[in-house]
Amino acid sequence: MTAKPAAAAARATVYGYPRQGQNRELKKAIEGYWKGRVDADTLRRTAAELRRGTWQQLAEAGVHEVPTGDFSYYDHVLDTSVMVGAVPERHREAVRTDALDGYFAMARGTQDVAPLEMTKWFDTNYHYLVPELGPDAVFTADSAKQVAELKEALALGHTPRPVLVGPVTYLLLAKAAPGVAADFEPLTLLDRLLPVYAEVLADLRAAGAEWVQLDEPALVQDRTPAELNAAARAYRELGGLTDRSKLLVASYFGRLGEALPVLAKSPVEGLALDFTESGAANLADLAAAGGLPGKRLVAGVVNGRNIWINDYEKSLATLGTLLGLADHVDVSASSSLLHVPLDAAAEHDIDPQVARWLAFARQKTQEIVVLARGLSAGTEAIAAELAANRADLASRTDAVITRDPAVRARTAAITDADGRRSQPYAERTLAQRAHLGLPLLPTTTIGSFPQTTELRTARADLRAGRIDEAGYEERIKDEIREVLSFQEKAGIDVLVHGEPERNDMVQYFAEQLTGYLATQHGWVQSYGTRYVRPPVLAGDISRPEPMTVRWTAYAQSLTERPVKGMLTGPVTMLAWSFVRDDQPLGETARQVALALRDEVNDLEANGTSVIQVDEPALRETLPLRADEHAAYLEWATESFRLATSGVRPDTQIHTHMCYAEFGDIVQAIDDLDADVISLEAARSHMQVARELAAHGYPREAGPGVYDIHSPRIPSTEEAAALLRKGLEAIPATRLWVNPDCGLKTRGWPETRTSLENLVAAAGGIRAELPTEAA
Ligand SMILES: CN1c2c(nc(N)[nH]c2=O)NC[C@@H]1CNc1ccc(C(=O)N[C@@H](CCC(=O)N[C@@H](CCC(=O)N[C@@H](CCC(=O)O)C(=O)O)C(=O)O)C(=O)O)cc1
Ligand SMILES: N[C@@H](CCS)C(=O)O
Ligand SMILES: [Zn+2]
Repeated sequence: MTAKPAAAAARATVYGYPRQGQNRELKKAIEGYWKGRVDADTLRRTAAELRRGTWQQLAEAGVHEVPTGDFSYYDHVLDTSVMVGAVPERHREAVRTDALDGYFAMARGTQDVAPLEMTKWFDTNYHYLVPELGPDAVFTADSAKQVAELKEALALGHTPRPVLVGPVTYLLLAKAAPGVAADFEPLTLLDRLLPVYAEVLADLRAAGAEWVQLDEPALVQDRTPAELNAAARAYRELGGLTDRSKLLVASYFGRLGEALPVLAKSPVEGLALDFTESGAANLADLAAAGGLPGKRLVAGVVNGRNIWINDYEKSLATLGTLLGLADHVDVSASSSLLHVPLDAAAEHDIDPQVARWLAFARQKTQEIVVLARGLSAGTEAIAAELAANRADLASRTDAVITRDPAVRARTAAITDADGRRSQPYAERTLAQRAHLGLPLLPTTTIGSFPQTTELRTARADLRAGRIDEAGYEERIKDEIREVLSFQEKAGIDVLVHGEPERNDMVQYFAEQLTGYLATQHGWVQSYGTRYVRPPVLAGDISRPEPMTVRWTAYAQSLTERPVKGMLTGPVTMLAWSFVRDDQPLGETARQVALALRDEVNDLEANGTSVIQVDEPALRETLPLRADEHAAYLEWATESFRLATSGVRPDTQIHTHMCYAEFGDIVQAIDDLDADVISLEAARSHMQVARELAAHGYPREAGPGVYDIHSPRIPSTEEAAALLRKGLEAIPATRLWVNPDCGLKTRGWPETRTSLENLVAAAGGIRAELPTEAA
């Protein structure tokens, strides 16, 4: 394989970079500001210093054009709302009084004013703040942040490329503002929004931007002809402006499909496309569309969302083909590097054999630079890097960790029967009723109780050697006793141990499974100042010993009431980790499912009659394109059943989901064959209960009656009103009473009162029910 030198040198670039700093300095500064410990000037200086460090790192690595404007104090979609003046009425006063505090009020709410809604950024684990728009929306341009960051980078001697959320994606991500008819389509505001983008583009040009990037990831989803027309109109209009920089329209997270010819024909100067596995079809589609004559193509060949080293030969082959399809080809990651941790070199505890397969943002940047050099100067110019890359890749294929014969033999022997309970739901529900003896409208919680500072300190003390394992265990047991005692006093029917021993629900299990690696510093922004350290599914997965049994059994030993075992399901274990890219996802899911199956069976053997297997990520992992849904849902539901079908008919399997709308996957939820499901529902006033009913969902369900994302305490009447709504959709014999999700982010005072009110509401409604309902 050789790549011919490109006509003009290919350049290396990135669309965005992790914002937090090596030691999460940004989190600390912002949270310090919220607590009044850091003043606004210090926060601004910290942020500027982080940006300076990022650009310097990129430039030193050999990146030609650095992104600006991708930095954010909270979220880049919120920044876009500020840029176009889409500040909800309820936040305007706060923004007028103090722009920074008003910005944070939109993000987090205040005592009196609700924040913007937050939801998943496409199929990533990053969350953005949903723009609220209505038919009366008036947009006004505020380019201050974008211009300031551009000037900052110019003053430091860089070649900056401002990055903006594109107008079509911005409107497609928006929702009807409160009080506006839910079927209002924000995209109808496009003609009003484009002049504001035109103003921002003029300001950026005046400030010295040669190129501006407009991100349109929404165009890699299935789009209607009207939406595609809107995209065509948007880029005809923006492209037709004279007072602007050159425009690079960036797509990522998949193939552009029908949107590719639309953008290719538009009068913009450049397109950025995903050429990793998720966007592989872009290559043939681009050729079919006649390429991009006269345009710049930025080729996303380095995966921006996983942490594996690139396959240089494969990327160079793609890049070589692309040379014939565009006027100029540059090299980049397939998406912003926001979704990967900063620096693999900071990980000192990872087996060196595995470490050589890892590339975080810093290493990916180096890969992009090497590939650009290879494309420009020919493969001889990167011969040493190619040889090292080949050796690293080969060491992975042959490694013991990636091929555990026992695990492989076990997955190969899976039969259909392993994924089926021994009795159908209708029969086993009777056995469970007899076995558990629960009242109508049984009350429960979702698993976690407040993760107090004391608990986090205990974990930090253990890590630092200030306490030993035994001392840590004692602290966890103290907490379990407190959680159990509270639940008994409050009158909850199915208890939990409270998950005090878990730092993060996925990381906790990953740390105990062979084949999974945890990182020390691999933080990735989840939302605002909240970060996760996604573990790495590096090899074949097995469970050396039980993971939760001792805590659940300890909790059960303290009470006569059933204590619910608590596990994270296979789909979520994959969704919130970095997955293997050397085998199908379904295969990895089956391995994780078998490890969980052993845990489920061990819990049952140790006296646990109710076991919850959480799958909050089931909906978010749904592929962005509808034609890929069926294949995903098949392995996803199969792996859940594999994990949960090894138990007796009278053992009750629960599942739990949150953070998404589930109306379009009710069939898949049914296919899980769980006995009980708890779902987030309080904010949407039980919408999901109606959706389950509309589908004829036959099982028990607990639509949440307590919104745990807010410190607000629901009154007994409020919880009762939600329950009554629930009862309109789900009969009393199948309705459970629970919060929306776990309580780990809540404080104890509000948790106590809220749960007492929830139990009182259930009791009140139970008393109102006709006796035959029982
Ligand atoms: C439900 N959600 C989850 C998602 N993904 C997951 N993997 N897990 C989830 O629960 N995706 C969707 C949502 C996202 N929601 C959240 C909610 C809250 C957080 C959050 O609070 N993150 C914390 C970090 C949590 C954690 O791991 N804590 C550790 C402590 C780690 C730490 O900060 N150590 C410090 C030292 C601390 C000390 O000395 O006290 C250090 O190493 O420097 C623990 O509990 O032990 C955050 O701080 O951002 C994230 C996603
Ligand atoms: N059992 C977990 C589910 C979170 S989605 C908890 O309660 O925190
Ligand atoms: Zn949840």
